[in-house]
Parts: sequence; structure tokens; C-alpha cells
Amino acid sequence: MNANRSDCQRAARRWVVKVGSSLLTRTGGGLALDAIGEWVRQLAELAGEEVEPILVSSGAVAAGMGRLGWRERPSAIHDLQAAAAVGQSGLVEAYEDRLASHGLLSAQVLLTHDDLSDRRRYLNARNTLRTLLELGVIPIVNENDTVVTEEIRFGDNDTLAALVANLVEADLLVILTDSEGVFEADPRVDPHASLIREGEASDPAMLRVAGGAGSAVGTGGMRTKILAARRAAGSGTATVIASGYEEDGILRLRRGQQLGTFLHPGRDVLAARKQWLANQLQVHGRLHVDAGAARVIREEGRSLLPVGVTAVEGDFRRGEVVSCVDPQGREVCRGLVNYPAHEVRRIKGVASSRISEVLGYLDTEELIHRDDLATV
Ligand SMILES: Nc1ncnc2c1ncn2[C@@H]1O[C@H](COP(=O)(O)OP(=O)(O)O)[C@@H](O)[C@H]1O
Ligand SMILES: N[C@@H](CCC(=O)OP(=O)(O)O)C(=O)O
Repeated sequence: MNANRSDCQRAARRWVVKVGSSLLTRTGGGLALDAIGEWVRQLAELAGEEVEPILVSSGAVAAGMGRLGWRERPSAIHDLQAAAAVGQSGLVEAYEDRLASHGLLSAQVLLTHDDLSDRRRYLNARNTLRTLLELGVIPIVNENDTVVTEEIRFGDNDTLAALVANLVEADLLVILTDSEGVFEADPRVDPHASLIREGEASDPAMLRVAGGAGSAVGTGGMRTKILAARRAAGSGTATVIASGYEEDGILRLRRGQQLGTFLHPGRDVLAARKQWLANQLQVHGRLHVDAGAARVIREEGRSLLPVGVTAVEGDFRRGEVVSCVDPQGREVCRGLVNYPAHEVRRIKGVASSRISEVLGYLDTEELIHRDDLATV
């Protein structure tokens, strides 16, 4: 059963807000700085209401074109990459200045899709983003355009935003673009098409209105946004696709107003999260935990600390999935482990306060963080 859309928006704590190139690019290159100021003002207000916003912003190519004096978007990949490299610092500076004027710190995070499919780098990105949010810093994420080709060619930061939503298990993904939302047909082709206000992310009809593969609108455009909503739904995240030109649009969403198109994740959020983690699970090793650890994990949803581990089986790397079993050999949970097998063997049974003494460094106090484990 889908929760009410307004309630979902109001209850959402962790937001990923994606701002598309179509909004950020001024005609002839350069950044739409006034618009950036508006989104920042709203994000700052959200942050003051205990929302944790993460921004995924395109615009590096646009900013670079402005700086290089290029009037037309180049088509050669190396020119696009050069423009993005010149522009990324300007893009972040634009956000940083405006966030600072609201007393907020920002951080630049550059990712590629590959980073998020590699277990260790995935865990690194997840821990970094989690720490930034705990520190009250606003992460500004973009594709690392220097090392990718496909994404920069298709102009697809929608997928990146969905991957980030999965990564941090966001409650809401807001995709801001130049269109009011998803229409029954591309409004540029059919100006009379009406706006779809609500739907299921997985509904095949949504993809059909956004243009099938091979059609003119089949690459980028609305199609990648619907696919992003589907991907986000995988970890229980709801998506809103709305216009970035709407006055106070972000704040109005926060208050529960029905702007743009809302795409329900389609099933129980907690079940989706567990299923999502379970799908990631290819078990690389086994940790034997004592009865106390098994109990607090099962009954209180706590993290696994090294002190609760009695034996280690297998050879796994940091970020891989391990299974935890209780003293009777019953599986308790599976999760992403923060230390490699040879180090877990050294810190098993050790208090977290002594990890750095034993290993010479401290990564995290938890062996498996509660957000990274699924009970079975
Ligand atoms: N069914 C649809 N409803 C709304 N917009 C659509 C639809 N199909 C295609 N589009 C197009 O998608 C565009 C937005 O995508 P895009 O230009 O890639 O934006 P961004 O740079 O924000 O990612 C709209 O301007 C619109 O022309
Ligand atoms: N990462 C690049 C391009 C990504 C891009 O254009 O994506 P999108 O906003 O989805 O059309 C940039 O910052 O210019």
C-alpha cells in the first residue's frame, strides 16, 4: 500500500536533490548563478529543519564553456572532459560561496558509476557521505568527468543521483529539470499533453510516455529520470520530478505540496531496503559472534563490534559481504564488513577503543555498521 505523497514528502529526512544541466546552463554557456542562489537558499532552510540534503549537480561543462569562452557545447569527448575539468571548480565555488553565506559548509564529491559497483569504493563513498552528513556538511556530487565517457556524452546525471540515493538510502530523490514533471507525451512535441501527478516508479507506462529506446527522446530527457526513479525505488526511495524554475519549489515539496510528478517506490520501504541489501549479498566469509552480540543485533538492530566476534572464516576484503552466525551456528545477519579478514582476525574480541592500538589505525568502531547489515 502506497503512503500518501504529501506525508512521504513531509516525513523525508534524507533528500538527494539533483539539478540538471538544462537548468544550470545559460544560453551560450556559463552558469545560471541566480538560480543556484535560489536552490541554495531553500536547501539551507531544509538543513535548518533537520533534513539532510545531498546535492547532485550537473553544470561542470556549462561552467567550463563560460570560462573558456566557448559559445557552443562541443561534441568531442575530450573537449567535453576539458570543459568539465575547467568548470567543476567554478561550479563548486558557486555553491560553496552561497552555502557559506547561510553558515553552511559544503564538500565536493566526484564519483563514477564504476566506483559504486566496486565493493570497497562503494563502502568508502558511503562512509564518507555518512560522515559528511553527520558533520552537517552539504555534499555536492557530480560525475568525475575526467575518467568517464558514456555519461558525459549522454548527459546523464540522473543515474548518478539514483545511485547516490541507493548509497545513502535516501527517503526522497528530487530531480529538478526544465519541465514541470512527466507529461503524457514530450511537451515539446505535444504542447497539449497533460502532467502526470503521481504514479509507480516501476509502471511500464511511465517509460512509454518518456519515449521508448531509439526514439528521439529515448536518450537522456525524461527516460533517464524514470529509470533513475526505478533504481531509487530499489532502496525504498520515492522520487519527485519537478521544475527547478518553480518559486520555492523545494520548500513547497518539504511542506507536502503536490508539485511535479511523484513516483512511489511501490512497496514497503523497510522491506525494499532489506531486499536491496540482500541483493548485494555475495557472501565472502563468515564471522562467529557470541550470544550477546547475536541478541543485540537481532533484538535491538545494533551494529556488530569486534568485541562480539569469536572466530573468523574465509578470506574477504574490506567492503565485502560476510555472514554472521551465533554460537549455535544459526545465521544472524549479513552485512558489509569494514575491515579485511586478516585484520578482523587480529581485532576479534577486542574493545573498539583498542582497535587503533592493535592495527595501528582506526577506520570505524563498528565491524559492520547497523545500516549496512540485514538480519536473516
Ligand atoms: N513525457 C515527458 N514529459 C516531460 N518531459 C519530457 C517527456 N519526454 C521527454 N521530455 C523532455 O525531457 C526534457 C528534460 O530532460 P533533460 O533535457 O535531459 O534535462 P536535465 O538536463 O534536467 O537532465 C524536457 O525538457 C522534455 O523536453
Ligand atoms: N557531469 C556533466 C554532465 C552531466 C549532465 O549533463 O547530466 P544531466 O543534468 O542529467 O543532463 C556536467 O557536470 O556538465
